[in-house]
Amino acid sequence: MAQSLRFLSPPPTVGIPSKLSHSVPPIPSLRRPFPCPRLRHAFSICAAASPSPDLVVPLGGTAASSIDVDAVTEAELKENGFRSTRRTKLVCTIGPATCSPQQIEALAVGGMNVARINMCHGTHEWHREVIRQVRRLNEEKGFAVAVMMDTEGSEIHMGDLGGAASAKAEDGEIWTFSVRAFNSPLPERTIIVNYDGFAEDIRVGDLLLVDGGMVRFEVTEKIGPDVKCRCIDPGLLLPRANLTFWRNGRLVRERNAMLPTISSKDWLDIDFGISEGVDFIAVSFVKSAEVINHLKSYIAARCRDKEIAVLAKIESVDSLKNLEAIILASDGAMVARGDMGAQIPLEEVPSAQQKIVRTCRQLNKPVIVASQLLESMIEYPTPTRAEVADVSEAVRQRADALMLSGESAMGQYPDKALAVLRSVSLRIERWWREEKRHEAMELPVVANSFSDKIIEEICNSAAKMANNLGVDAVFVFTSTGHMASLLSRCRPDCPIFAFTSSTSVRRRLNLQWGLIPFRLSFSGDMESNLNRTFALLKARGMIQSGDLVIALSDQLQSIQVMNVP
Ligand SMILES: Nc1ncnc2c1ncn2[C@@H]1O[C@H](COP(=O)(O)OP(=O)(O)OP(=O)(O)O)[C@@H](O)[C@H]1O
Ligand SMILES: CC(=O)C(=O)O
Ligand SMILES: [K+]
Ligand SMILES: [Mg+2]
Repeated sequence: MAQSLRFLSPPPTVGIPSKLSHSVPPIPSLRRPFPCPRLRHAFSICAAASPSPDLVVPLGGTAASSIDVDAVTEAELKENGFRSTRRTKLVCTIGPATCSPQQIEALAVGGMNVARINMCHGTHEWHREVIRQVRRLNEEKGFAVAVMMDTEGSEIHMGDLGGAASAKAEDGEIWTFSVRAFNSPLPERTIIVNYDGFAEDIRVGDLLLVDGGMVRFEVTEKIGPDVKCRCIDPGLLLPRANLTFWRNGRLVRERNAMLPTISSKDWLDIDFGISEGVDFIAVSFVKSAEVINHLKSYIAARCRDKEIAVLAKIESVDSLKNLEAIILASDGAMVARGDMGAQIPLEEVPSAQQKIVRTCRQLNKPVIVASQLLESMIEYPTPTRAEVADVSEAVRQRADALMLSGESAMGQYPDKALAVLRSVSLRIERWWREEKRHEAMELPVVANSFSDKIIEEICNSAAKMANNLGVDAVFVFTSTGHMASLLSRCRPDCPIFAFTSSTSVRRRLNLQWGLIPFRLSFSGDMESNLNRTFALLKARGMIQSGDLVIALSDQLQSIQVMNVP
């Protein structure tokens, strides 16, 4: 049977799609067994993977092309068979190192599912150009990369270093932190602080931590708007780095704790994001569920035709206190470990991560693990062993997505860093399959109505059946994407093909674990939907006769098990 042949055919030699492996840096434990000939072969397939005309869906195309799937996924499916497609999604922050069309395309080919822009940096013109490049690539080359806008928030941070990319603070040096408006160039060893109350709130003897302790200063003197500090832990200062101050071993939260989560500048950025049609808005330093509800109703009133998902960044003490309520109100969350590590003791960050990932999964919200996953790759082409272990742990927790920050925004090896995330994800996921590690997590009911409860039960049962029967894929026909996300929550052993008629739902589903979103128009007649889908996918070499599939529909509330004819 074709189906059993697929099971028996050897898995890809290592857990990375070989067509992309030419750019994978050498992680010893993952190094493929026969580098040279395979790599050359791999490279030629990569050329096909960078979208060739047959992968690009022509407008008003033929029947065989009237289904849209991301070109990179399609190439992976064809090459490896769909059981080994990557389940963990990848988010890349776009910055000076990755903002050209070629660089963005390289990330898309490398498996970027979501492009993040951080409103802490850059102008609207810069961000607009990035968003449009991503959209253009999607249209012209068949990618489905979503765009996430990350707000600045009103925490205390440094200014932009007068244009310098970074500055080195050495042990014992005296630096001035000031709320004054300087004309550039800035005086030597001077840092502008964005929060007007800074010089009044801070005291002599306080510790001033840059980026949660990457660099530390002790306050030695206050002179009006200027605060003189001695560097006690040297390091690199980056533009707009976060600042916190500590007194007697505790984080000091003075009047800045009263600053709004969404500042007036953030609202302007949000309006910009809405007008540019971003797919996600990630809200920094969320303190409570109210702010999420507020933003969601603002978005709903402004864009009735399209939806923008709101993600809560969990990075403050308050967000950890109100975790469940915040996650319930949001469409997803981010474990923003960078600032979180500046607000709670570092040794508490891993357990907070685990708790957030679990809570999101239980409440059926996608979750991203972010910050410093591969920090050393900002400068070096290979990760540390500890970084690989950290990435593996996030994958093992079955987080929906992993994120690159500085590694892709301003690092020297953005493509290599992305390749490491990809290869480590694939390796762990293959290990699950080999060891038959089904994930059995207690999943509470999230439905609010009886009809939602039926959908939820169908998804739970389908995922269990998929594991027990060893099916090749679950197909879900969903208009809103909700049924697809409920299936993803179960983390079944096989990929989930999610068919939706909306391009924006399809892009948003791209953040969720194990989902391969397709755009396809379909009817209420499952029989004809399935026949058409099978024909379309077979014509593109993405499935074969005999493949065992479970098919679900949210319209019909149905579940079917069948072999592809
Ligand atoms: N659009 C941009 N323009 C210039 N530099 C950028 C841009 N985006 C990111 N960077 C650089 O990359 C570094 C890391 O980026 P990132 O935006 O992910 O910071 P972060 O501290 O993780 O996020 P956040 O500010 O939300 O806490 C920044 O410190 C900055 O130097
Ligand atoms: C991503 C982010 O905002 C942080 O880690 O702080
Ligand atoms: K931000
Ligand atoms: Mg942050």
